[in-house]
Amino acid sequence: MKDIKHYINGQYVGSASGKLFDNVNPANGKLISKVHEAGRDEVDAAVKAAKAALRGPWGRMTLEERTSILHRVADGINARFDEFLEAECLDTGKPKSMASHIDIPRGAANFKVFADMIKNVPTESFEMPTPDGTGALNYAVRRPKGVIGVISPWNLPLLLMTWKVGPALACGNTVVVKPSEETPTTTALLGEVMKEAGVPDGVYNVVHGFGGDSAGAFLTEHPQVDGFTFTGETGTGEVIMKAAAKGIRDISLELGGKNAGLVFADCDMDKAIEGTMRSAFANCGQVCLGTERVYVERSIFDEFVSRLKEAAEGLKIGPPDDAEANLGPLVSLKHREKVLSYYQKAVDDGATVITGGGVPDMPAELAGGAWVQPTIWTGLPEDSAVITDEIFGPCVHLCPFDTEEEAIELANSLPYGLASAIWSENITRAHRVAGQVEAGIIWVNSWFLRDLRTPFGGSKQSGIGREGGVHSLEFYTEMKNICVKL
Ligand SMILES: NC(=O)c1ccc[n+]([C@@H]2O[C@H](COP(=O)([O-])OP(=O)(O)OC[C@H]3O[C@@H](n4cnc5c(N)ncnc54)[C@H](O)[C@@H]3O)[C@@H](O)[C@H]2O)c1
Ligand SMILES: O=C/C=C/C=C(\O)C(=O)O
Repeated sequence: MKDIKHYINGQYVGSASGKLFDNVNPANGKLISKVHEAGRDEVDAAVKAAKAALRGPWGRMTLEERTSILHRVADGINARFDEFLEAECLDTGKPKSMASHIDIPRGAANFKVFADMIKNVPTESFEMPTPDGTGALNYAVRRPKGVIGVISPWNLPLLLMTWKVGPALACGNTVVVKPSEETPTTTALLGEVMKEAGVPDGVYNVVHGFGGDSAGAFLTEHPQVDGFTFTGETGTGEVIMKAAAKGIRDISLELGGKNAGLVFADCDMDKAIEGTMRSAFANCGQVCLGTERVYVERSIFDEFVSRLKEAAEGLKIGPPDDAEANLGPLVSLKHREKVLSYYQKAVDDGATVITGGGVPDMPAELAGGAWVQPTIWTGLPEDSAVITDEIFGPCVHLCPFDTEEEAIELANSLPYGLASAIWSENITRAHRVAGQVEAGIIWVNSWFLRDLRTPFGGSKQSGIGREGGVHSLEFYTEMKNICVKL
């Protein structure tokens, strides 16, 4: 079992302190690998390497050269698809059926899409009159921001890390990545692919460790980092925002949510059930865009509850290698404790447990895994913590509503504003409701359909900024206007 080291200036290096932490397989609780924990020295070395690389070959490359290399990175991920798939599923426990269709393909796509976008998105120019009559020409150019600190979560490790690294590199920046301590492997493996693709040393750097008083905090405190892009919990986002304020560094924050699903009586019930199943249980409910609270028009409420119960009880719980499995474990026993505490809170607050609510019986070889039952509740008051807090597990509360106004008010009742899913075949109504739901990302009669050109991000306490399409270019570049007197 190979230790996982930092990737700094094109080399895998261990921590000077020799400190290591465990990387555990959440499907069975067994040790996968030991991981080096970065101290301030390793973070400083990574930032210095990234800063130096801006002035090296990377900073002198033409756009064509840089984007060709990023296409080679994408091709490199695809060439080693099975290695990335194995690593991601070992770290997360997620079914290979999901990671092979979502996580790994998006890891490659996130490089290709932004390599192409940076070549094709224009900037603006303006001719202006001047008193002497000769006029002037204004034109804008994009320049890299510099060294970008990338801090990523454990739920979609490769996808969410490359969602930031892809556009950051496409725009000519260099990066220092601090992946989640729960899921270090694919971020580490990407260093080999970067090297093979010809990414110059120091452009892509990885330091491993935890958050507060560890690698994450050392990175956000480092004065030579020019901007931060963070995906994670809202509380962590607040801490990172404070750290970035010292030295006035820009931030992009993609944070937590407690997204509402709205199911109207005029929906296509088959679509609504299929979509709600995915938005509640995909990735074991560990998707920030998922719906942990679903409001259903009263006239179809009982039918919806009964059909969702039947579908949830049809989920196949199992480890990544089980081709039939469509529900894996949670990412860790620690996270399972959090989810099970909400399962208990639901009972304490008077919920009706429609299905689940506990831990499934698993074969002996999996008994050490972070398994939980997919769970559906009804009957909770809207002020229950089960309704107001992000749980980030395979659970959903169903509540009836009577009017469109009531549904919108319920959806907007929390300080979060990340995503929502609206189910109605009346497209006029769907447009009307979508325009009033306070969320950054809204799906109508669908869920998690992703066009990478679109603005992606949360409002209210679910984030700051938008990434995706030109919005990523806005964040990862400094726009410069040049005015030439003619
Ligand atoms: N909005 C989105 O697009 C999006 C996407 C995925 C996940 N999320 C959110 O992420 C959360 C789950 O991921 P998580 O548990 O890894 O989140 P988390 O906030 O606990 O950790 C995220 C990352 O931040 C690091 N970190 C923690 N404290 C830090 C600190 N003080 N300074 C610097 N870095 C620190 C962690 O080590 C990890 O790498 C959920 O709330 C989910 O909603 C949001
Ligand atoms: O868990 C959150 C998922 C985020 C997904 C994306 O950022 C994406 O699809 O680009």
